[in-house]
Amino acid sequence: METTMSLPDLTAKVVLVDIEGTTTSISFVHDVLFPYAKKNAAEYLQQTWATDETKQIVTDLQQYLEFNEYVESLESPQDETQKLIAGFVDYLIDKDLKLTPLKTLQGLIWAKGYESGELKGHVYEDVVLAFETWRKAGIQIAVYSSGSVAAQKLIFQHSIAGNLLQHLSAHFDTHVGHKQQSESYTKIALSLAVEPQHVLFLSDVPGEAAAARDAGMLTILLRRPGNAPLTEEQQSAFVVIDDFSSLHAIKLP
Ligand SMILES: CSCCC(=O)C(=O)COP(=O)(O)O
Ligand SMILES: [Mg+2]
Repeated sequence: METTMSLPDLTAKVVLVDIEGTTTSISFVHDVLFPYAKKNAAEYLQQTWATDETKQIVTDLQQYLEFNEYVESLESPQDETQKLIAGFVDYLIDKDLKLTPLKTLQGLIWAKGYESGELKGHVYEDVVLAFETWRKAGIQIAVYSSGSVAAQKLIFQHSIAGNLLQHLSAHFDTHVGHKQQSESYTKIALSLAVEPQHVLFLSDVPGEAAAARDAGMLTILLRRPGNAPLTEEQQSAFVVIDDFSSLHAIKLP
């Protein structure tokens, strides 16, 4: 579907940003954050095994069909639950399955890395100026990511460009729903108390943009280095930009 929206005519009350592949490089998530979580998961589980938070994550993880698939895939049964869950976490990270309890656990593990200074959140240079420009224009900025709300706040609080949290007014993760379901975007617009047509959603994933569009939101795809290539059809169905610099002219409706 040919998109008629021209960038200079863009108006929005809220810009809703995805993280991986949009504000932040895919390589930072896959080559830094995920390996960090894998390396530290077993120790984190061992240290916090008796806490209610970890007990809830362990209970929730075992509800998924993927848990049964993982157990059945093991050559020799693992009878120690703690080691079984640690192995399942590795399995899920390797497959990049964005299960909500996994994302909660990853956020808790990353918190220690950010607090120690070992982790610094990647954001593209153009993101900071765009955030400042939109905020000066009275436009709110919200985040919708598969990463937990806690992980979202950490990546922006401890970013390589300093603390960017002051620009962000709301955070949504998969507790609101799956990112490729239009109902999730309807719920986000309701939560923001903004009409969907006054929300501009920026993402790297066409399926997410399609779901947001079905919910009535404006959508633009980001083509960042390392992002999955877009098909001709996807490029004709959505406005595609390489960075946020072409979005400085956004105005309130
Ligand atoms: C919040 S930083 C970690 C992001 C993450 O875990 C992830 O799976 C990224 O998914 P997104 O929906 O932001 O593309
Ligand atoms: Mg993404």
